[in-house]
Amino acid sequence: MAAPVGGLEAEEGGGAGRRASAVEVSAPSDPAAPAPRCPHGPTLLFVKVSQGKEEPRKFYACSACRDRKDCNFFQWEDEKLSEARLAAREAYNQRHQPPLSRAQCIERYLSFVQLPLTQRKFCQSCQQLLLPADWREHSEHQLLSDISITQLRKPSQLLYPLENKKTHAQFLFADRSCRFLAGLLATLGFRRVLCVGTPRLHEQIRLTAAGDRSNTKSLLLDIDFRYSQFYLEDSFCHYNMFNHHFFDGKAALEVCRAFLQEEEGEGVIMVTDPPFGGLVEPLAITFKKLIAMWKEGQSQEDSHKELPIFWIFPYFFESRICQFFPSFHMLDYQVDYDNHTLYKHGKTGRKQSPVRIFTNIPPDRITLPIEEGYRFCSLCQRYVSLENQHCVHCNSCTSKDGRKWSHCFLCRKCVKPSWIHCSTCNRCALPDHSCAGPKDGCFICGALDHKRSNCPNIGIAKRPNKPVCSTEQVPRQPWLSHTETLSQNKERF
Ligand SMILES: C[S@@+](CC[C@H](N)C(=O)[O-])C[C@H]1O[C@@H](n2cnc3c(N)ncnc32)[C@H](O)[C@@H]1O
Ligand SMILES: [Zn+2]
Ligand SMILES: [Zn+2]
Ligand SMILES: [Zn+2]
Ligand SMILES: [Zn+2]
Ligand SMILES: [Zn+2]
Ligand SMILES: [Zn+2]
Repeated sequence: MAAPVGGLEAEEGGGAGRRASAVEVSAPSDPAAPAPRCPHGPTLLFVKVSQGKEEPRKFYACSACRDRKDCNFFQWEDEKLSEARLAAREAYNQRHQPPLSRAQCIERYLSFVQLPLTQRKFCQSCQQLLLPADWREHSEHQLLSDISITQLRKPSQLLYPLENKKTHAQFLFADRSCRFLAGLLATLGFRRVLCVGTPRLHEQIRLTAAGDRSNTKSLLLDIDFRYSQFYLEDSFCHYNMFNHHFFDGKAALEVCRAFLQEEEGEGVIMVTDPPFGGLVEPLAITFKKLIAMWKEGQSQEDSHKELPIFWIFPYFFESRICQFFPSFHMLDYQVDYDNHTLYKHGKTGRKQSPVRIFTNIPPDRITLPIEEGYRFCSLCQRYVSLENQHCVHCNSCTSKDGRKWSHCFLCRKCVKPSWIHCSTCNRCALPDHSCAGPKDGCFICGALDHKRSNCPNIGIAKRPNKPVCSTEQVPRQPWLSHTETLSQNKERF
């Protein structure tokens, strides 16, 4: 049966999405069957659901790359591959692994730091630290010379961000947000930080620890292999967060396990900032695996404890994230990025960053900076944005996007300032919304109050998969429709 929706995630908030179909992550028909692998580890099973259409065929596609150009893996769930094709795929996967092993990277790094300053070069064209033996090969390339130890400690400044929205979406924290996060982690007393897709935070924690000798440790897990040039084995693992895949196998997994289980799991937090187009469900499955790894190292009397987590993601994923992690709250803090033109500090109204921190740490333990426009609400017992006013009817500071929301007595809740109550739809919506019908409701019965996955008629609509049919169209890369949904959503807030 199809698992709860993935591709519909960005539809939170009762908006006026105009999608006709969405891609969901799906559970395999045979749970024992291992997923085929692409160069990025086990693939995920997807299903494209369309309004009014029968259950379509499921297919495997890359978990990490949302653009066919980056990884074009595709296989129908019920497709049988010949031995020859399987062998060719295996060879292809091998060929598409990083050119250097983790051990080779470390050896190169140790040689590099031994070089005198004048011999420390970085090739900007290849995004690679060069040893003297490499110079000739890169002589025509754009080179940076005299790479200092300070530069080596800030690889996110040396490397260009991989902004390719559909795969890496490498949006780096603005200095202000990065310092706030690192400061908050220190104030909360964490001594180890598992950074999942947060290279700049990793860097900041290590810089601060080197400065104040606090001994706070950080381990970065990221799919961006370029970072492996700058860190020893105990501080970086090449990792895919959509399928919990360690590219360097068991040895890397053990590094992560040891990090989580040190001091019987005390004093550690996981911080993650996944690419925004990413599906919540595979991420949640991965994070639960990391939580389980941490739990294995706990003593019996601590078994009720939760691994502290900061999950940084846009606010409109709140209900989706809380569905998987009911103990999470969304903080009002707006996370800003350096290289994201849209989301920068100082912007107002709809231009404010939609990115927030979701956490299982009680909000009353988290102080947000007053000088950046946050205040403490004594009724809610948490810090909120200045414009987020306490609604006496909802008994809560209700704004999600930092603007002042207004209470609708007909909907009995606070709504965005730009929304008005529509008597046709019997709910608040944007003034230019279409009252025409079930466009953004359930794909099966059309009702507006639930999505396809929660439809009482879901069993009736399901049919067994159809046999292979050569005329059946191969769906586009699964993530694409989701990304589109996300960008529609971006337009709306
Ligand atoms: C939105 S950026 C977050 C960066 C963070 N704001 C920082 O400045 O430290 C997403 C990060 O996740 C990484 N990433 C993207 N896809 C990934 C995947 N499948 N597995 C692991 N990391 C991934 C990117 O390389 C990037 O570092
Ligand atoms: Zn792949
Ligand atoms: Zn080069
Ligand atoms: Zn309040
Ligand atoms: Zn209200
Ligand atoms: Zn209303
Ligand atoms: Zn209407």
